[in-house]
Amino acid sequence: MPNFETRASIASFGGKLLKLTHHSKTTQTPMNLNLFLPASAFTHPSRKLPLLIYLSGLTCTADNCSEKGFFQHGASLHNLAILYPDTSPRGLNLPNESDSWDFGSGAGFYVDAETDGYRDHYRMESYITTELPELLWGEGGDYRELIDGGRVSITGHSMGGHGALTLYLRHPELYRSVSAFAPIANPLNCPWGQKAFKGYLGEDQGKWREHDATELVRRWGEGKKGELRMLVDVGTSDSFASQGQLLVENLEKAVVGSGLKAGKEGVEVRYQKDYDHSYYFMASFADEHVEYHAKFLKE
Ligand SMILES: N[C@@H](CCC(=O)N[C@@H](CS)C(=O)NCC(=O)O)C(=O)O
Repeated sequence: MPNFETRASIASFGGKLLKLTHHSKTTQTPMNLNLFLPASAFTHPSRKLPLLIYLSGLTCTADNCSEKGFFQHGASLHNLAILYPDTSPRGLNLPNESDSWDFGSGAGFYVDAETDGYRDHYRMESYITTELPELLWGEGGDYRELIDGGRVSITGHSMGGHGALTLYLRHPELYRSVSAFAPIANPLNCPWGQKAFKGYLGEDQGKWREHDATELVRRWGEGKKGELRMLVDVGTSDSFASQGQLLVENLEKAVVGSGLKAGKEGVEVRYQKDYDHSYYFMASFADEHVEYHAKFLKE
């Protein structure tokens, strides 16, 4: 029995975008995800592919970026697979789950919740770091012949940028590199992060710090954990940045303060003139991010 049901197989940039569904043991719900396989998965199936995980932002499903992020273009050029997970479990009818767009459905924040009701289902960190790897490329994985689990990198947008940065910083053994588009970079200090962390982790801010990219970068520097492979882009006309929701500048200060190497081989934070928070911004830099990861994934 395969782990996933394939609901659709859509031709895209010479490869196929597979729309998959399964029942997750971690969230105890059905979960949808998309998996892009470049052409070589079909022409040379004995050659294993590196994989880039893309984590989406608030309100998104696995489809937003698959349809308009244009990552499949770069993935075809560099011969990578891309995994697009959903952003939360859905349809549980938990208290406050569907009342607002920045908490609950579509807003799982890539943490394992500890609060009543949520702790049994909203476990997106375990889902992304453990369950999906096991079911896709682990020993019993449906794509174990096609995907090389030793060559995985991670990227994401907004809430997904926070997810990519924190999962990389918390589990550096799993990923070769990280990049982020307009990430929620210091959730401890912004309204989106404070609301989510309170709702999923409770009142203890010590727990929040474990999921804050700026805090984790600072600790990385203090622990001298070595080279960070991190690229961050944010637009200068991003309305959520000007509302203080992203705080990328705090992440940048932590990088500089920690003496972490800047530039192409280390950490790079770029402010892209005139770009906003939307997928117009994402799509404009998707190729550059894929190329950035490809460099490490081909090593
Ligand atoms: N629903 C919010 C916007 C939320 C939003 O911009 N979400 C971003 C991620 S933080 C996104 O990717 N939205 C989906 C899309 O643009 O396709 C609003 O109405 O202001």
